[in-house]
Amino acid sequence: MNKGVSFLETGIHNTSEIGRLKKVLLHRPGGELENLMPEYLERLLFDDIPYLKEAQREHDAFADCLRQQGVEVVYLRDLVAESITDADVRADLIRQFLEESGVKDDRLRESLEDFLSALPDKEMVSAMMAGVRKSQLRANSARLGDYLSAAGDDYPFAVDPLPNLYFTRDPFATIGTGVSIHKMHTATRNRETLFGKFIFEHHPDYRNAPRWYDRGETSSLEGGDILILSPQVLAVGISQRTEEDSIDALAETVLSESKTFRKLLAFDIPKSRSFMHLDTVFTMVDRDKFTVHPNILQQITVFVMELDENRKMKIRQEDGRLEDILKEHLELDKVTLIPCGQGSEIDAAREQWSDGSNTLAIGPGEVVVYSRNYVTNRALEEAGIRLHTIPSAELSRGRGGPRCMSMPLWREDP
Ligand SMILES: NC(=O)NCCC[C@H](N)C(=O)O
Repeated sequence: MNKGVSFLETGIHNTSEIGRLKKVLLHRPGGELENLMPEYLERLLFDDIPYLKEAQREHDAFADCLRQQGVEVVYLRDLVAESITDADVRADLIRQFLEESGVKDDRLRESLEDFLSALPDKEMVSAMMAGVRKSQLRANSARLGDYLSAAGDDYPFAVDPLPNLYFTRDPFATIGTGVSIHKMHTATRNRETLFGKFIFEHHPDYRNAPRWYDRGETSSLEGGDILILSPQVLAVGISQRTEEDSIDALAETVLSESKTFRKLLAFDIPKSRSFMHLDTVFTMVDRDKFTVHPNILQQITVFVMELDENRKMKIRQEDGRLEDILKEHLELDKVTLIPCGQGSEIDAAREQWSDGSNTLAIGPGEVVVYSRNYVTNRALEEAGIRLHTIPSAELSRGRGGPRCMSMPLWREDP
């Protein structure tokens, strides 16, 4: 494949987990983290409230670390703002955002429209991401304030925050030269994918990207479950967040329409919060090395999906050890699994909870990891992996690591 041409055509080139990373999408956490309240944490998929200033400092360290390694960093807010190519697109974004935010009352909707419309593009996108407190609208209009007080509803938000946005891995995923835009497992994260829809419909650099999956589908698919093992082989987790039907649909399109992918390995993993996505228990760190949470090794079942000569999907279950299955399908001589927690049951559980198995490869054998997972990090180093360590006290409270916090837009071929 001609890399230069494909990049110019769709803005996306991502054919592996480990090819040299050239361009990546991040979201710097913002006001949405200051709209977390203890009573709504569970619904908003958080276990604690990060200290925003420190979380931003850590996130800036992550972005700087990537830049120092030659990676171009772009931010979600900027891409969404750059997708607002005219007044109609802007009006459409506001309308769909409020509709999907469940704003039904006409007066409230009009007031929110006025509030958002008065802001410049980037500030408007930030306000959508942060959520809107009713107190902000009251400050804008005394009459609306009277109306909100009379309505007798003491829920403090006119629009809920989107605190999980800094996990850019999940709402959409680049695969080859195309993108899958997701239907998320929870309502809390589903509005995030609206930003993806606008980027891939309107952004001058990305609007030509082929679409492998769409947010209008009926079953859920999340990016943390999608791993690109090689230009030919995709792995997708059947998890708490991703349903089998979505994998069937994704396999149909990617295997029949993409230029390189020939096989999809579906990894059935336990359905639980701590193992919410495949990449919370398993990531690729080199051509032939993976880090894995040891507790799930006995509980993974792998299914191989391929199109036969009549373009009909064939699915078969694989038996045997994970390393042997990977060795066969990636056509390698040997595969090494590096256990999270270096063999200790306690260290493995603690570090996996803070995303010890969630590494972001920036090149073969070179990964970004959280500093707090020092036992797993030692195991990676002993296996010959080069580490770039980033601070992690606050970011890890959202239950995602360096891979969850990044969406590659362009990688060199592995
Ligand atoms: N790929 C990932 O595992 N992303 C982490 C997402 C964490 C977020 N709080 C969530 O529950 O969706």
